[in-house]
Amino acid sequence: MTETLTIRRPDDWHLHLRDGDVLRAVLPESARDFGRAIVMPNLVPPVVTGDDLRAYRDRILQALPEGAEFEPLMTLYLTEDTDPEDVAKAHADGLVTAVKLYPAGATTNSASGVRDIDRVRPVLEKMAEIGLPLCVHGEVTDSTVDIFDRESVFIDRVLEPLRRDMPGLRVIMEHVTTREGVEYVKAGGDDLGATITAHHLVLNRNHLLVGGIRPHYYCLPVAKREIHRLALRAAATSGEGRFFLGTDSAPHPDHAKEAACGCAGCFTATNAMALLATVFDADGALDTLEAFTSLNGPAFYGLSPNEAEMTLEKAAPEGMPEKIDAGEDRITVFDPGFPLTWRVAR
Ligand SMILES: NC(=O)N[C@@H](CC(=O)O)C(=O)O
Ligand SMILES: [Zn+2]
Ligand SMILES: [Zn+2]
Repeated sequence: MTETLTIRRPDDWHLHLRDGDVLRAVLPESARDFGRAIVMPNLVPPVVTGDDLRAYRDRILQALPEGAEFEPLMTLYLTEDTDPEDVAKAHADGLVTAVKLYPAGATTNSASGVRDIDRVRPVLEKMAEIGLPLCVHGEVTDSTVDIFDRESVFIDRVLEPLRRDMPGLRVIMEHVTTREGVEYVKAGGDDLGATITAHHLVLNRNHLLVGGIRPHYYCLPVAKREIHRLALRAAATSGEGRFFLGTDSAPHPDHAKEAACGCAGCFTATNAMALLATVFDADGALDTLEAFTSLNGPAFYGLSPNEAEMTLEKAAPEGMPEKIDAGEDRITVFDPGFPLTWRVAR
């Protein structure tokens, strides 16, 4: 008999859905397995006002396949011009679930992000007051800091001072990639959480660079040394409430990835749950998969877990596409480089 595992329907606490043809192509991939997702606002131009947010949410809802059980949880892109009152109004209207901090220049479409954290202080104070969490892309952009150190330097230079100054602010360290990040989150209070991607549980920097450069393994924050990957695996499989799944599934067309200057992002929406079940099983941790994918995230955000359930079965996935079509473009589905041993029962 096939071994199975039934868990509450998972959520994705960090997702890029983009817009237009790409939105229509990738949304069904997430809506199939996830009940809710925190939708990142780094469109071109970014989602900066309550009006932008409402319009983007409407476009997502329109692109949803018939009968899909999926709720987009929207985020505002924090800029130095963000108006605290506009944020408070979007919150009062039930439109916004979190605000996203991109240090200017840190990652894809982050040019409008924050250069001087002091300039967004009034917004952060308002968020602390109304209980609206801050999602953080935690990397410094200082060109003198090595790219592999940018997360740990961010913790010391930006995150720790920020949290000390804003005691009531709930913060999520998005896509944590280092042992230092994991330790920082563990040592924090209940107002600190972290998302972990599926791909950072299986990639270290050798996978990215040895034997030829693998553009589909390039994402930000970049995959680090093996000790960091192991720290992430231990955190994800620990069941600890501070760590939860944010796939950071980030579609880019193949021509933009397989290029002399390739874009950062791994597209994992299609197989994230099969990959996670495979990984948790390999670590003898299937009993904590539900906490990581379906319970810890809602608890941190003050929401209930999904009522619906998902059943996984220990068998090779069938019909998993290598690529999906988006208009004229093709998007490569993340290939971990080893066979998946679990799949979502359909
Ligand atoms: N993770 C990535 O490598 N890319 C993301 C941006 C981000 O989450 O930093 C994207 O929007 O493409
Ligand atoms: Zn990011
Ligand atoms: Zn992201």
